[in-house]
Amino acid sequence: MITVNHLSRVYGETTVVDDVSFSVRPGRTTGFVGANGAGKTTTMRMIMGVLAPSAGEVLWNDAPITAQDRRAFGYMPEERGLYPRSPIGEQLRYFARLHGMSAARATERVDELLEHFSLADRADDILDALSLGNQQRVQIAASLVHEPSALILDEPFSGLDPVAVDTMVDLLAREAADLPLLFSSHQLDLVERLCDDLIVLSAGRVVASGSVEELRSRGADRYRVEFASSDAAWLRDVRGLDVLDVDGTTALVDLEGLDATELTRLVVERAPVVEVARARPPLSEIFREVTR
Ligand SMILES: Nc1ncnc2c1ncn2[C@@H]1O[C@H](COP(=O)(O)OP(=O)(O)OP(=O)(O)O)[C@@H](O)[C@H]1O
Repeated sequence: MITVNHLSRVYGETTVVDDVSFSVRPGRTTGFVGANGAGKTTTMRMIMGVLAPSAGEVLWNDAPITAQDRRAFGYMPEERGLYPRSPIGEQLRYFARLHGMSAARATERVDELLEHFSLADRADDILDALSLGNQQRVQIAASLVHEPSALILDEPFSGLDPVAVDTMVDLLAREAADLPLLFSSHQLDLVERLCDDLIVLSAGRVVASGSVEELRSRGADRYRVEFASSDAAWLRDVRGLDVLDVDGTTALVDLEGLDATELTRLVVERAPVVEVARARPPLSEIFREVTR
């Protein structure tokens, strides 16, 4: 488990990471979201030891993290790290060897990864000859080549089309299912789909964190009511409800006094009902609320 404890980073007069604490647990895909400049990259760099914190510490399995611990991590930095004009198979073998793998094991591991990433026939191509999506796959492969103990990926999905994203997600699920995995992203729909846990950063501070489910259920007590045929607008006159939206036979309501059982009884008595269902707000809405 990676634990970040009261981490801060100051540049001159500006605190760009401000007393940030969170954990990334094994087997939990943890999304790190926040607007441009929120401090995600700076935090990830401090986790990786590329940048020294102004205050706070990083722990690995509850002990202060060492250089050796960090070497075992897989890291995909924002600036990426591969050589554009060198063949990808050779580069990946080189990284594996740098991590202390034997030549035979490095070859075996690289062949295996290229196969999984559908790049086996491109091993001798230079990075620049590949499409952006394939280059990104090679970057991820590089972070996985030494069978890492944890993964820190800075915007691994940026610039990818939805199909490429899906492939990448499958690959990570296969290769990194048991690892602590922290990845930053601006794509909230993707984060919602992919993550178990979430950390929301705003202006250098953690403004929300927890499991995606917890964060979504933290929203207001909201329900969707759908009638078989009658117009749902009459709900506006019911006390104890705040009607947020009406679309023909469907209404979205916040409970303000009534409980869910009372709501159900009340609507069923009045008109044929198709459904009364809890409506969890999408992550994008929660994000807007906590970062505003
Ligand atoms: N070397 C530096 N000197 C001064 N300020 C810096 C330095 N590096 C980063 N910053 C500032 O720190 C803040 C946080 O930047 P950071 O790159 O960590 O944000 P981010 O959340 O990763 O943003 P993005 O999503 O745009 O990558 C920004 O305001 C940035 O300008």
